[in-house]
Amino acid sequence: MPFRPSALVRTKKPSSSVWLARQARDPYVRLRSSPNASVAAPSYRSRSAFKLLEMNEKWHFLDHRDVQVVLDLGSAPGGWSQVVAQKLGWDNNARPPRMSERRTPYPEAGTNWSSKPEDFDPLDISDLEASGGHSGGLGRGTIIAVDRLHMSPITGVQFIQADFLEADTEVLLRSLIAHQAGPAGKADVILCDMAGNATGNAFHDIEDSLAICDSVFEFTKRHIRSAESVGRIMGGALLIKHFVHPLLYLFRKKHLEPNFNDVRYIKPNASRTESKEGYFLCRGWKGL
Ligand SMILES: C[S@@+](CC[C@H](N)C(=O)[O-])C[C@H]1O[C@@H](n2cnc3c(N)ncnc32)[C@H](O)[C@@H]1O
Repeated sequence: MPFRPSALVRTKKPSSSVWLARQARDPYVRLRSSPNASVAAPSYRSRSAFKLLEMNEKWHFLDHRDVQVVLDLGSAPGGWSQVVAQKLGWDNNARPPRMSERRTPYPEAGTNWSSKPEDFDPLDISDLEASGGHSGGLGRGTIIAVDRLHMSPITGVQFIQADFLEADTEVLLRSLIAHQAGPAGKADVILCDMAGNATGNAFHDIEDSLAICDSVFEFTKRHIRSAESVGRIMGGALLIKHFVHPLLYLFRKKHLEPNFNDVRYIKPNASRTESKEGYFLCRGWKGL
């Protein structure tokens, strides 16, 4: 059969027209892609960034000066990491450090440390300090982001491309947190926006959400600062996305409420009404 280029030209399906129309109406999508984005109204890589901004505006879990170590689990494409970097004083609209100032760059997005340990020593922080890293200069604190997908670099954010559910990833995270926050190092805030690929099969999506929540909670037990050690009743915070379902409500009752001083369910305005997602904001880790 002769080659017909026209056969490659797809017509727009009705579903994509619906999607395009929804995007055009969506105020958060318009804000995100505004060509007038400036220092005052920066553009974000994801619509999700507005959810985090909105939740933090009300509950201020990122705003305290004692917040020094923040983990962003399921970070790509990077909207939440951008927000955290701004909150910790990393100005991503400012000129990024020149390569000559960054004797070794921040861990680059796309690097899988567990498979290429010779490329970067996560325990060597001399270059972060040299480039105005966590010890002052451009911003404060340590921000560590993890995703199994690639994420382009953000000033002030160390990115690990890895599957959070793999045991090796926790080993790597532990060494990064411990070294940069001191030997007894723990995270001040753990953010989790991870989601499996939605299948449309509610049973499967709930299972996925439960697996992620269980795993993040186990991790949190080992790596979060307690309210007592922070010296603030709401110190040590976990924000975790979940699929709204009675089983996740049981998860909250069983694991979150007994272990945090304050637990609340949030559905941000920026989260689409038809989406089944919600967030648990848990503040004040009691320490086990
Ligand atoms: C909703 S997106 C996060 C958006 C992000 N908060 C932002 O503002 O740009 C969910 C992310 O979770 C990641 N993810 C899901 N399961 C993961 C896993 N087991 N390990 C690492 N990342 C995972 C996905 O690759 C995806 O990038």
